[in-house]
Amino acid sequence: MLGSGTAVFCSMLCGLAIPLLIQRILDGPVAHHDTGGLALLVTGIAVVGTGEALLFYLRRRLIAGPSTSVEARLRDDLYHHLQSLPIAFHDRWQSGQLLSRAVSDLSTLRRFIAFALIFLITNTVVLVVGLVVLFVLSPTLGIISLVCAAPLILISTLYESKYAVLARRSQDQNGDLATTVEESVLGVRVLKAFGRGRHLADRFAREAKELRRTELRKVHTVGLLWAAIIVLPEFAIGGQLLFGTFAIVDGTMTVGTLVAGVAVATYLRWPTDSIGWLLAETNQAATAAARYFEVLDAEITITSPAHPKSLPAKARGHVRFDDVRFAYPGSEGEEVLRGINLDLRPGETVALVGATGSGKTTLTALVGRLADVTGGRITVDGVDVRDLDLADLRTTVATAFEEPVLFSASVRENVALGATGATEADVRQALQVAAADFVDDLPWGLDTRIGEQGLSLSGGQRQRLALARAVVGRPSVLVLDDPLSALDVHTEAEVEHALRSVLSDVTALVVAHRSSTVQLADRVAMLSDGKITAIGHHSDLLATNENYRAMLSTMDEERDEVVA
Ligand SMILES: Nc1ncnc2c1ncn2[C@@H]1O[C@H](COP(=O)(O)OP(=O)(O)OP(=O)(O)O)[C@@H](O)[C@H]1O
Repeated sequence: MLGSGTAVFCSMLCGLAIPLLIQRILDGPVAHHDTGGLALLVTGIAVVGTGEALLFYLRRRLIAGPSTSVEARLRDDLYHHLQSLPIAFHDRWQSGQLLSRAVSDLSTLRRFIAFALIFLITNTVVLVVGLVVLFVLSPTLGIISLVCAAPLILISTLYESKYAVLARRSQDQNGDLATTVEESVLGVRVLKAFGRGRHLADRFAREAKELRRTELRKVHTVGLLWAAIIVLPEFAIGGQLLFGTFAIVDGTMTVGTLVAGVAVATYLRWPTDSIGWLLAETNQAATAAARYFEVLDAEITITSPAHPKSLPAKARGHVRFDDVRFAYPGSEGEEVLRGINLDLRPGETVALVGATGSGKTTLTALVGRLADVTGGRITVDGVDVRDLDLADLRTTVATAFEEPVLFSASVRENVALGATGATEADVRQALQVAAADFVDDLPWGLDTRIGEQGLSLSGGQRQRLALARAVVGRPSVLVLDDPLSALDVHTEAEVEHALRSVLSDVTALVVAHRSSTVQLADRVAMLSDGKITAIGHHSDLLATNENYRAMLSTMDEERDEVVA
């Protein structure tokens, strides 16, 4: 950046030297009708002009590397930070806002570093040097230019406060627009099914119109500033010509000095005029940086402890919930879980049942520290999960979510995502355990691209791949949030079969919405009012607990309705 700034500064000095050479020609060969030194002076102009062009090229070459690498590193930091931020952060933030920060705000910053920052510094320096040259040529010419440049400060200050508000608004509106596009693409099936495409299209058009209005106001503001700035150098040139002509008539100034003074003032037009553009770019970059740091300064609340404890050498997967409490941030302390006590013995499968919204998903998120308990503690083999290194914890505890998310990648990559360093053999074994033998029938087997840009898979196939991903790292504890959700009766049997083999040698907590899932478990825990209100074998609970019977029959009714 220093090299690039120096190159641009030297190239501008070359530009400023040309008027001085012109002065020499006018006051020398022209005034004395002697062409003797003309060749040398003209060669000087050609050399200085070529130097100016080469240095300008050098500026671009030198700045391209640093500006793009700064952009890449900022983007990298943002991505890693986003990955480390807790789920609570992502619940609060629209993905379009994050997308616009990662893409357009960082491009704005790169443009600022590559162009605006360098020119902001060099143009200011050149303005000062130019004024000094003018003062040296003639103090009066210098004073005229200085007086004409002074209003710049006032105009720029007035403009800055107005433009900053517009720049922020426009960048935020860009983020909203990205969110709408993303939601309508992800939800295209729902929109089509309900014939609500028009509704979102109207919202998109409204937001696009608002953005356009802000952009027009930005252009209007910059236009006014630019007009005010452009007129100032013209006044300076007019004033110099007026004063200079009288001075030449009086014999106190040479023609060469006046021409050189006007040429310098003309050269200073770009550094002066560009201030409008530079201020606009600077404001946008400041807004982009503020938006970027809003995300980067968001605190990573779930981290590994400074001195993590390690699990016993032979991890058994004994999970205990001791008086576990949890309240979502922003819920003003209203607890979803109000003192959960649950003991999952090594190798045992416990099904968790409860009414909709009773907190089953919330409870499952706490084991792998996707969120931290707000009271009590969860231990794995006697160690509080908060005392374990996060990577260790997440190798020990694997989670499969209700919605089996697949990424735009091959089957192999999607499954291997479940464990660092998973080999081909691990992936194949995990697929076998999850009864995902359909993979062999895919056009390119394990290499078939799935996810958004690839082959569409059925609900049952997706669920089995999510299971394979959860078991590929051979965890000792498996947390499954409703692994049979969204399955039709035929695939349910297949996934159930897969689950039986998956669950045979791990400790598992399985959220169940169907009685068929409950029957996979050794014991069932019932969650209501934020507490475990009953726990026991399915058949015992069925025989002794009326609430449990009522809940199971509701679950099966709901399921029958879905099947019907
Ligand atoms: N990110 C969140 N922020 C604030 N409240 C939340 C959040 N997620 C869930 N809740 C609330 O916490 C409660 C428990 O939700 P949770 O998803 O754990 O229930 P659930 O038992 O899994 O429901 P379901 O059976 O419908 O899946 C609900 O009242 C829900 O509105």
